[in-house]
Amino acid sequence: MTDTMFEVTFNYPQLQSIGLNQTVVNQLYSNPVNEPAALLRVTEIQRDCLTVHDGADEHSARVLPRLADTLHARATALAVGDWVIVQTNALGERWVAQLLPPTKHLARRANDGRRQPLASNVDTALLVMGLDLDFNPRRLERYVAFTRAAGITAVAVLTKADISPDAADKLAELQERLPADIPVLALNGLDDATGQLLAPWLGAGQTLVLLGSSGAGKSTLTNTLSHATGQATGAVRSGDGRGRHTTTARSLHRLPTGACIIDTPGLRTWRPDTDEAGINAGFDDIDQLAAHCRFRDCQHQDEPDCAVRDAVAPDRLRNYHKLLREARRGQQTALERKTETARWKAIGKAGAARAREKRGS
Ligand SMILES: Nc1nc2c(ncn2[C@@H]2O[C@H](COP(=O)(O)OP(=O)(O)OP(=O)(O)O)[C@@H](O)[C@H]2O)c(=O)[nH]1
Ligand SMILES: [Zn+2]
Repeated sequence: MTDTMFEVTFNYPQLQSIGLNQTVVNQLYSNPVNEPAALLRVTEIQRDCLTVHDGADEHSARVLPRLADTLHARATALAVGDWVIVQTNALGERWVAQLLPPTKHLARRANDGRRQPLASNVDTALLVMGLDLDFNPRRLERYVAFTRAAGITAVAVLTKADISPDAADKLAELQERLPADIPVLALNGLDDATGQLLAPWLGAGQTLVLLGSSGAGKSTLTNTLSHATGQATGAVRSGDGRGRHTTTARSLHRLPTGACIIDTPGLRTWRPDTDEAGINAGFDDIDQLAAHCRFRDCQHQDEPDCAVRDAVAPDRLRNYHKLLREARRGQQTALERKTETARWKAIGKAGAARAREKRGS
C-alpha cells in the first residue's frame, strides 16, 4: 500500500508558504492515494467550485461527485483551510478527489443538524472585538467557548484602543473575566506595531482565523499584518474577474511571516458545534468551583450552598447557562429529532398525551 503514496506530488517549501506543516504531511502518508494527484490547499469556496492554492498559484477546481457524496453522507463539507488531493484530467480541469481529515476545525451546526465548517486546520483564533460600541464581554465569552471546544488557541484582540478613552478599564475587565490562560491584547489595528504584538502567533506554517462581528476591525488587521511585517504580499487571491457575488466572504491570506490568516464574515448567528464538555472547557472557573457545591449535580440555579453562584459574576453565569442550553439543543441531530417524533407517534393516545405534558414542561 505504501508505494501508492508517491503518486501525490508536493513541493514542501512552496506549500509551506500556504501553511503546510508536518502534521498535514503525516496525514498525507496515512491516506493512500491511487492516482497521480497533487496536494493543494483550499483558499476560497464558491457555490459550485472552489479555489485551491499550490503555494505559488491559485487554481479553480471542482469536487468529484464521489467525494461530494462521501462528505454529504458524513453531514459535512469542505472548508477554507482544508488540504485536498487534486487530480488534473486531460482537459486540464482540476478535480478534488480526496480530503485530508482536518486536524482542527471550526464548525457551526445548521438547523437540520448538519455541520457547516467555517475553517479547517486552524492553530489560533484571533477573537477580534472593538473597544467602541462593539465591546461585549458575553459575545467574546461565546467565541472563547467555541474555539476552546475545537482545541484551538484563543487570543482576544481588542481593537480601536487608540480611540477608546476607557480602553485600560475594559482590558482589565476582560482579563478578570476570561479564563486566565487567554491572552487579552488591546491595540490599534491601523498601527504597524500590531505585527510585533501578534508575532508569537504568526510564525511560519501557522494558520489563524479571525472571528468577530462586522466592523470589529478584522480586515484592517489583515491588511496591517500583510504589509507591516516585511515585503509587500497580501491576499493569496488577486482580482481575476470572477463575480465577487458568487463567493462566500471567507478566504485565506498569506502573511510575510509565513503564517496564513482566514477572514470570516461576522458570525452573528453562530450556533456552536460543541457539547456541554466543550462549553465547560471555556468556563473552567465554573467547572472547578462546581466541585464545592453542596449537590454534586448542582445546576448553579437556585440550589442552596452553590459555590459557583457565590463566586462567579451573575452576567457570566447567565451567559454560561445560555450557551449550555444551546449546546444541548445542538447535540440533538435532525435524525434524532425525527426518530424521537416517530417514537412519540407510535405510542398510544394515552402515552402521547403524557408525552405532550412532559414536553410542555
Ligand atoms: N482608529 C481605529 N480604527 C479602526 C481600528 N480597527 C478598525 N478600525 C476602523 O473600523 C472600521 C471597520 O473596520 P474593518 O476592518 O472594515 O472591520 P471588519 O471586522 O473587517 O468588518 P467586516 O468586513 O464587515 O466583517 C474601518 O473604518 C477601520 O478603519 C483601530 O484599531 N483603530
Ligand atoms: Zn452550584
